[in-house]
Amino acid sequence: MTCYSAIGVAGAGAWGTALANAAARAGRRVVLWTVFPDHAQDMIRTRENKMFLPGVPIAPDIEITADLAVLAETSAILMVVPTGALREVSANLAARLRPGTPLVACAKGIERGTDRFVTEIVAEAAPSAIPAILSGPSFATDVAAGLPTAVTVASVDEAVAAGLAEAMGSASFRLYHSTDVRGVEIGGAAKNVLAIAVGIAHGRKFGASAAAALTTRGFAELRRFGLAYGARPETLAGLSGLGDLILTCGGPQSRNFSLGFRLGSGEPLPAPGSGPLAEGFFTAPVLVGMAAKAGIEMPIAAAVDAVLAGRLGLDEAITGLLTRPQKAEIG
Ligand SMILES: NC(=O)C1=CN([C@@H]2O[C@H](COP(=O)(O)OP(=O)(O)OC[C@H]3O[C@@H](n4cnc5c(N)ncnc54)[C@H](OP(=O)(O)O)[C@@H]3O)[C@@H](O)[C@H]2O)C=CC1
Ligand SMILES: O=C(CO)COP(=O)(O)O
Repeated sequence: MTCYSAIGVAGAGAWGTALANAAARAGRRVVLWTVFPDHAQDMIRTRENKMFLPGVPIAPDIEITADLAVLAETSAILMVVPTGALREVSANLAARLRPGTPLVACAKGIERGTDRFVTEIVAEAAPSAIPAILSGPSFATDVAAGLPTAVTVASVDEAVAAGLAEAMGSASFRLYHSTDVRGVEIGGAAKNVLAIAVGIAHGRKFGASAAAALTTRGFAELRRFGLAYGARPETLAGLSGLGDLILTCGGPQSRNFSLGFRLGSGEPLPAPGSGPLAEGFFTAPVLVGMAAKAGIEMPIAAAVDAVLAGRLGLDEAITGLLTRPQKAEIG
């Protein structure tokens, strides 16, 4: 018997809709919330999220609403809006929440301007809630289709993390639980930036060897950043770190990889916020800024940031990476 019998999902994008279906498959009562009443009405009418997850039926029992009060009545809420909207949505929800309701950040980023990790945003915006994080290698389309997937859910309170894993888990959606909140959220945020680099390499037709080298050295950067900000090494080598890095660097199903691929193929930089959401675009400058503050080197992430900001051309960035002084392979 789960302690979280009703799961709320804030944000009816691709990932929110997939997670709502996963929770329904696990046998939970589910409320799926979008801020736009028209979007809610369309999903109620068609039982499909044509805008973000076309072709996937929304499970029949999922209640779709644009009313925050209905969402707030659930026993645990997955926060599935982009990092840039997480503070606003958490704050709007805060006054309506029962104290002690877990708010599970599912976004993969770091807040620009504040350097806050996603559970820190939730904790500041909704102080009466219990912040938690769900992250790992999981494309929305895979989870929505019921393909086997494993992710990590973390909270400082192990019983909360284990309870959430029990409530959301099913034969096709396996959740490991953890108390290393920081490690889980850093993996998800950093891997998006590194996947842009690997996408660029593929777009440039650099071949599979270059992609493997970039992914591996990218993991060294993710690990360095994580350790500097308090993550546990085993978490960084787990599903939400190495696991999600491998997935996201693996091909065009990833929006971050695809953004890099288009750049590497010679397409111009997209306008910020246009096209499919690629969180790495927004995370790159804050990740690199925080690395500098902690005194750690992240040359691949820094090159991605410089290219996205238009400070470096692709060829200059690539030459800069390839001509770095030789060094011992230590972390
Ligand atoms: N897609 C994936 O495979 C995965 C995504 N993630 C992460 O999940 C997060 C969300 O991604 P995803 O669902 O794919 O993104 P989408 O672009 O598909 O959807 C974003 C959703 O957020 C909502 N939203 C945006 N801004 C606001 C706002 N200010 N207030 C309220 N709602 C808002 C949108 O609302 P509306 O519907 O009303 O337009 C939309 O439902 C990202 O951090 C991503 O990295 C994590 C794992 C997998
Ligand atoms: O986080 C994801 C897979 O775990 C989704 O990656 P993209 O946002 O790059 O599509």
